[in-house]
Amino acid sequence: MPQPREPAQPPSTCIVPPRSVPLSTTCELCHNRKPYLRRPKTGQKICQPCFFHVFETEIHNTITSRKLFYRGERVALGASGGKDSTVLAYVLKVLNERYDYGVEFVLLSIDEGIKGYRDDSLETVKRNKQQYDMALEIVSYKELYDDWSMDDIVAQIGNRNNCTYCGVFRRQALDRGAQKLGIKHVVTGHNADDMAETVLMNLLRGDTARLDRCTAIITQSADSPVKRSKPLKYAYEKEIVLYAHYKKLDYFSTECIYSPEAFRGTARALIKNLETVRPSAIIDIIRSGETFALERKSGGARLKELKLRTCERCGYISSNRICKACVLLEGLNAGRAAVQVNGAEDEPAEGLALHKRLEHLSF
Ligand SMILES: Nc1ncnc2c1ncn2[C@@H]1O[C@H](COP(=O)(O)OP(=O)(O)OP(=O)(O)O)[C@@H](O)[C@H]1O
Repeated sequence: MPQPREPAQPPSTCIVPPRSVPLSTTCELCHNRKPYLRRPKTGQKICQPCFFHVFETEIHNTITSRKLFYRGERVALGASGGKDSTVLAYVLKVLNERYDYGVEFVLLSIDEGIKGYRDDSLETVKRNKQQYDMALEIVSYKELYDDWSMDDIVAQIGNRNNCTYCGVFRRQALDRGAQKLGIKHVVTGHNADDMAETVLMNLLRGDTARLDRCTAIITQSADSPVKRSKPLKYAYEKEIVLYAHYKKLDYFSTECIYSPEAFRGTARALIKNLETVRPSAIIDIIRSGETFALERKSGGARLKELKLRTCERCGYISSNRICKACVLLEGLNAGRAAVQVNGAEDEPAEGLALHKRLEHLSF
C-alpha cells in the first residue's frame, strides 16, 4: 500500500503523553516493548504496534459479531476526506485483506458545494482513491437539487437551519449515489463520540422513539432502499485521531465553515467533559442507549406500517407523497423566485411557513 503523506502538524486532540510522564516499563498488552501512549479508551499504557492491533481488532470484532458484510458484497464508503471516514477506508482495506472479507469497497463522496471546505476535502478523497486503490464516485447537490449548492442555500436562508437542509440532502444524495453504483449498503465514519452525543441529545429532548433506535449499528429508514452501517460505532474519536496521526494518513482536518447545530455542539462539549473525568463514559452512554427497554409506542409501529412509494416531484423513493428533499427545495425555489421578482434580499413570504414545516419533518 503506498505511504500516505505526513500531516502538516499533530492533531489538536492528540493525547500522546509528554516524555516526562513516567510510563510503566513494558506495554500492558504485550509485556515486551516499551509503552508509547496511554490508551484513551481504557487508560492502558501500551506500545504503538499493540495500539494499532487492538484498534483494528476491535473494529474487526464489531464487523464480524454484527455480521456487517457478506462475501461478494459491494459496499459504498461515505468519504468526506475527514479523519473518521479516512480511517474507516484505511482500516477496512487492511481488514478486508487481512481477514479476506471478500468485500469490494467504493468511495462515495457528496459534494455539498461549500467553497474553501468541501472542494479541498474532495481533493483529499481523490488522493485516498489512489492510496487505497478504491473506485470513487462523486455526486453533487447541484446536480441533484435544482442547481442549489450549500453556499447558495446559506446565501438565501442564512446560517439558521442550514444543517437541516444539508442533513436531508446528504442522506438522500448518499442513497442516490449508492443506487447509481448499484450498491445497497453505505458505511459511514460515525464514531463512539457521535453515537454518545446522539443518545444524549435524544435523552435531553425526551425523544424516546429515536432514543430507542439511535444506537442501532445497521439502519434502514422506511424511505430508503439502501441500508447504513457504522463500523466505527465503538471507536473513540481520540483513538481515531491518534491512529490517523501515527499511521500518517492523508486526511482533511478543517471543520465545516457553516455553524454547527447548537444543540449537538452543547452535547459534544458535555461528552468531552465527561470523558475527561471518566473515559468509559462514552461507551457507557452507548451501552445505556442500547439497553434501554422502551415501551414501543406509535413511533416504532409507524415505521413498519409506512409504505414505500415514489416522490411525485423527483420520482425518488419516499414514504410521503413528496420527499423531504423536495419539500425543502420547494421553499428554496419559492425564495429564489421571490428574490428574482422583487429584486429584494428579504426573507420570502414562504419563509415562515417553511420553518414551520421544517419543525414537523422528522430527521
Ligand atoms: N460529503 C460527504 N460525502 C460522503 N460521506 C460523508 C460526507 N459528509 C459526511 N459523510 C459521512 O458521514 C460521516 C459522519 O459525518 P460528519 O459530518 O458527522 O463528519 P465527521 O464526524 O467529521 O466525519 P469525517 O471525519 O469522516 O468527516 C462521515 O464519517 C462520512 O462517512
